[in-house]
Amino acid sequence: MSTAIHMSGVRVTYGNAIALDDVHLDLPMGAVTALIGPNGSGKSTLLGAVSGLLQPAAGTVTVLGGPPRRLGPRLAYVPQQTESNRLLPVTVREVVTMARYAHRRGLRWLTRQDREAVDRAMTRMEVDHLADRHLSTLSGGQRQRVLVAQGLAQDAEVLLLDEPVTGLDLPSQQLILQAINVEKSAGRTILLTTHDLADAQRADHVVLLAGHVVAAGTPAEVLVPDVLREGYGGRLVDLDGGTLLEDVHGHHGHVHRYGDHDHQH
Ligand SMILES: Nc1ncnc2c1ncn2[C@@H]1O[C@H](COP(=O)(O)OP(=O)(O)OP(=O)(O)O)[C@@H](O)[C@H]1O
Repeated sequence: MSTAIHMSGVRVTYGNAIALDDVHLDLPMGAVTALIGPNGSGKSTLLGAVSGLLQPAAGTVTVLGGPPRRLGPRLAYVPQQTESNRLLPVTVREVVTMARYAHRRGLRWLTRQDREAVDRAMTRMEVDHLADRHLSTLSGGQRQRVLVAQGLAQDAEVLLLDEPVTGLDLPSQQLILQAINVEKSAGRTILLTTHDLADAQRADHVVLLAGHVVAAGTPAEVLVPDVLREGYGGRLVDLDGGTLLEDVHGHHGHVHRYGDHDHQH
């Protein structure tokens, strides 16, 4: 499988603090990679480095063979919800439409194709009826669907999603997981962060971070007690009782993957 995202010797710092160090990764093209790890382990920081928003203090990052900054419309980044994007004084349609300006390259007016991409993304995330509402008036789950719609509207080859399903109700989670399936089927590369090991289990590839890469591989290689214990330290309990991994593997031992047609059943 060819590599979509390559990192070698990557260190990212905030002032004197090292958030990520010595990261070597090759993430597969056309696949879903889940980034897991405890709070503060560097998941969002890694997405920042891949998106080009954060400049590594050392090492190199290449996305689709080039530096992330030059990618523009080939890379979409859906950040974690924050106070600042909650308070943006813009409507839902405006937020999703912003995605298309990445395609405009200086042209002022949106084309019919742009407007269609915006409409399509809003329909997929079921936020059409909210089009004229201000972002600040939405619930957290509605806002999250809008941010994902903005990412989808870019029609990018690489989609970065920071905790896309955290705090969402089940139908909203399913909507987003389904969209991830569709993007994967279309050959897109998806890199997402999650705290839910069941979501990680559905991915093709899992990376466990703890300020550095603890493990990277298939879910079967990474989502095992010894490796998880190493990543989460002594704070992870109950593994020996098996309840955590029972949840991950499902009660019948059947593993669902992103892209499985029956994954919702
Ligand atoms: N803007 C910032 N300035 C200073 N330190 C930061 C900044 N952003 C993150 N950090 C620090 O970098 C480290 C990694 O943070 P990061 O947000 O990447 O972790 P995370 O794995 O995404 O965490 P979470 O699961 O809580 O979202 C943490 O120690 C954090 O405190």
